[in-house]
Amino acid sequence: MADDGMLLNFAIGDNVIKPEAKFKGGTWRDRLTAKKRSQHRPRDDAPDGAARNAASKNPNHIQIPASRPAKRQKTTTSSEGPHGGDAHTRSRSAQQPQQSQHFISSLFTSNPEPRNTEEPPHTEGDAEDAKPTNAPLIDGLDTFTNLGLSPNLAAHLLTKLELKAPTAIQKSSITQLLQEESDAFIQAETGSGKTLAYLLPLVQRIMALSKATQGHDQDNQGVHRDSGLFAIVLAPTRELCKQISVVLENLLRCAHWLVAGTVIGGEKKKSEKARLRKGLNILVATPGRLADHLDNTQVLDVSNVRWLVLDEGDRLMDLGFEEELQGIVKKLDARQRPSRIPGVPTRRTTILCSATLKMNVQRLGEISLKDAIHIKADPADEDQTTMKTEEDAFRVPAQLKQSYAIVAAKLRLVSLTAYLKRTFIRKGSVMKAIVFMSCADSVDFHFEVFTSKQRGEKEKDSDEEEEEKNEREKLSPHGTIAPAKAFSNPSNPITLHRLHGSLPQHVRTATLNSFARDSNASVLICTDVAARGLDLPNVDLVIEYDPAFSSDDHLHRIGRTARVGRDGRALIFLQPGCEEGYVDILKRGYRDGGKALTRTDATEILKRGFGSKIGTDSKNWEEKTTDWQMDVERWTLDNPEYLEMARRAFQSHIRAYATHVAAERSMFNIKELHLGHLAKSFALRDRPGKINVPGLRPGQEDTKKDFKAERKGAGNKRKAGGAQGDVIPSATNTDDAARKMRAKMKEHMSGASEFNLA
Ligand SMILES: Nc1ncnc2c1ncn2[C@@H]1O[C@H](COP(=O)(O)OP(=O)(O)OP(=O)(O)O)[C@@H](O)[C@H]1O
Repeated sequence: MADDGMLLNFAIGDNVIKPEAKFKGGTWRDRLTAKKRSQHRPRDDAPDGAARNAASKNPNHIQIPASRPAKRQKTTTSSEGPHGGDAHTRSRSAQQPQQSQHFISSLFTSNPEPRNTEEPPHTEGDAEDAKPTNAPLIDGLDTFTNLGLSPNLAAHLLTKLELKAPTAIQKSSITQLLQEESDAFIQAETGSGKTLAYLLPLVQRIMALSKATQGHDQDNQGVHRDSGLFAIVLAPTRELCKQISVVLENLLRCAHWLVAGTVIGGEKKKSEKARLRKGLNILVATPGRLADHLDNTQVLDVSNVRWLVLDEGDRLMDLGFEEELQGIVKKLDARQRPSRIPGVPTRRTTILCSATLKMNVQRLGEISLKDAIHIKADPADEDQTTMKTEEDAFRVPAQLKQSYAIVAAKLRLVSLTAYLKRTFIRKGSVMKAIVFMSCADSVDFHFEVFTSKQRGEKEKDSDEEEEEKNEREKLSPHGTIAPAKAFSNPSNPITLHRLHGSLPQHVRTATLNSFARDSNASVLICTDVAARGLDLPNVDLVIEYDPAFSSDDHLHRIGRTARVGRDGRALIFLQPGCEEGYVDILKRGYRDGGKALTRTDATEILKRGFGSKIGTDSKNWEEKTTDWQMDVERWTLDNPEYLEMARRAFQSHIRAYATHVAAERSMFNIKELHLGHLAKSFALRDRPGKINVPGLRPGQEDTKKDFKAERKGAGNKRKAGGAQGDVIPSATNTDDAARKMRAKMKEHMSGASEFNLA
């Protein structure tokens, strides 16, 4: 590929005088823009003033004076080859690293090698097939009726919800909770059906309160919506509450005299109060909102509450709900009264539910449980009873095939693109994939990269552009859904969705619903807002483009696939160096030491993604990879809006990187990040020190507070968007900066703005 006029990174030598810059390659628009700029002519399409001003202040602004050659890019060699800095030479230099044409900014040079070369890379599919550990028990011996559920409820499960047999955790918990009144801690892998594991016994017990449960005569029911609130289910996020509420509604279709409802915020308190006044038997709530109603809503009578469920216990604690939960438990204790309804137990049963057994879950247990029994999927599971450390306290579903790829910083964007291209090369092989990123800005930037006009796509006239814009708006009025042009192919068009906590609640709900219901191949690109508890059907693949902030989050992320016995794959991107230490953590999730964990060769990803012989294109995979990268870099440089998105994404990514939990920070050491190389994966050609975010995310009051607090905390008086020190932790005070940023990021990522907690 010949680079166009934007040769700022790959300039010709200082000693070569070029009277006039030649503009080759790229689209006609790229060439025209570069030519105009070289002649100091304003862009025709730039709105007067603003855009030009922005461009002139922009360190990426391309200035190619006709009389002066562009600035020479640093190279590792003194001799200049006949092809100068064109992409062809760059990829050739990658093929022949011992030869002279090494450009620092080339994709394929100066990349660090993986430290651990002993472990041979595998091709996918090499991983051993293991028996699913979270599947329904299909031995025929275990049915819902055998476990003690009423025939009415069991029949409803079979005929209406198509659930034939319980999973192991459901078997254990239903048996236990139907027979005994004691508190319980339910711990099981992701996707093992924990929601029904606590809802089924709870609903059965409440159904049994009714004198004429089997009578099907509504007038004759002993219990109805005004009989009192018997159970409260608490979950950390609105999304989770809604999901639990849907499962509950489905169950209650066989007990229509019982009524469930939610108080989760995101609507007027008046509407929630009205709902409470009408009468509910089971309430699903976020802790913040429930605490509020307990203090301020008189119609909320909790004197009959006999079941309290704390779902996603570790997350409830992570998000700092300890105080609220303590208050809720105290108030429920204080307000409990003997019930006039026969059969209502005298004491309250509290059930704590979690996929992990961390210290904070144990702390929550201390606050809320009395003499609790530990309910596990397999009571004889020695592994779980012998857990000694927090790190041992989680398990991955055994059938989940995980792999990791050691990808150099510069090659991250092209590798992700290549992996998605090759994943969706054939229709039907993968239907749904989730890509996790560290922050909202990165999600937004990558969404634009993957959905914008692609290389080789013909220029559109204004009518066509308008039509395409309308199509896109029709597909997604909120701009969170669009065709994924970067990795679709004519026989397999992919839809891309984006999701993060900075989007309004209704947009998040609409986007998630669309992804869940999409019957065609689709990809969700998101932050950890989608990591916990969300039950998205048929997710075949999870990609952790940015590793999670803690191994627990990692477990929940990959737990979005391989659910209830289904197959699933997960790939994590790690950078060469200290990040490779994370492989040991990945292995720890398996009972067998990690036979289902394999290494995917990073070069192979690129070869397979960019190497296919589509059309008449005869270039090799390195050239195609370089072309693709250069094209995205040009696209970013050409559009002030996208350039700012890229910079925000880069900066936020680095801030997020500093927030890995302390125990894992030695593997995610910000001092080891090569910021210049990393910038390339955000399609930026700036030096890292030049990358500043001019302003804040619009409408994010929390973020503004974060910035202010952070500046104050750091004793730094510069404005946000000022110098590098504001936004990128310096090498000297990394630990301190990491600590502060982690606290702030946690607040931002996990707190109100990310999860929109009530
Ligand atoms: N017995 C069963 N048979 C078949 N499918 C089931 C069964 N029980 C639950 N499911 C389905 O399994 C999926 C996962 O359930 P659920 O969300 O409760 O899992 P989980 O263990 O809470 O997962 P996570 O830890 O990720 O929150 C749901 O779609 C649910 O309908």
